[in-house]
Amino acid sequence: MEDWTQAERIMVALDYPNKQQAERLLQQLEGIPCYMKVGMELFYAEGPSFVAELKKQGYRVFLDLKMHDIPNTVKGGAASITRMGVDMFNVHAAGGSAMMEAAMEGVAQASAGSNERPTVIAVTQLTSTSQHMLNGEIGIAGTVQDTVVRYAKLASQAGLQGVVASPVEVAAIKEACSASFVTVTPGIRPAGAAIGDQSRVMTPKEARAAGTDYMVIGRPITAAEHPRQAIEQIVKELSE
Ligand SMILES: O=c1ccn([C@@H]2O[C@H](COP(=O)(O)O)[C@@H](O)[C@H]2O)c(=O)[nH]1
Repeated sequence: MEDWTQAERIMVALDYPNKQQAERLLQQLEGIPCYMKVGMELFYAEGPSFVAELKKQGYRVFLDLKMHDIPNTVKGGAASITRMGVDMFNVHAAGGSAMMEAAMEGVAQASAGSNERPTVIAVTQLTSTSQHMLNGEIGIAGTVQDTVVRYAKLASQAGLQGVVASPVEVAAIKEACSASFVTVTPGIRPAGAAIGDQSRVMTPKEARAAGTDYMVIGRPITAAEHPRQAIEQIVKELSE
């Protein structure tokens, strides 16, 4: 495999209980220019030092902790995350405008005097949420797409640079916010892959055609017998 350009839009979800398992995957994916996503499982086990290790190895890092708390607490959390030197992190749009604005204040405070600032994005509706769950169980009326677009607009107005959503909603988000508003999309499943707990899914090719900026891919790579071959296959399809 020679041309890894398309790997730059892939964020590999390092959902592991410890750094030894994550490091094993990093060895297998050596030289591939993908983003690495660190979520709750790995971060709560290994903390900032593992993030520092990824940065030292030259990876772009998305810290996926989905903050959702009162504005003052999120401001402090955002400042601490900014000091870690990650490239991207997220908060829940459901926390509202004041909370998202507080996150941006935390970033500004912690990065004062520096040119480097993380991209801050908001989670809209989790990609595991179906239309039935949203209306019947959670009790929010309307379509999933309506609520996703509403949250995206709120995030954009609060000064955030993008959102996490399903690739299914990307076109509507770009239309409502702007073409440059960043879309980070989990719910990516290559043809024939197990869907698992995801609800709103697309294949990598479909997601690219829909205009997604970054595809978050976990188990289709990490649970594959040969992770390097799995990502290689995805990149090949995206390069066609
Ligand atoms: O709405 C969301 C927000 C975050 N995620 C995260 O993305 C990955 C997806 O992993 P897969 O194994 O490819 O399903 C995982 O880390 C989630 O925490 C999401 O799926 N949906």
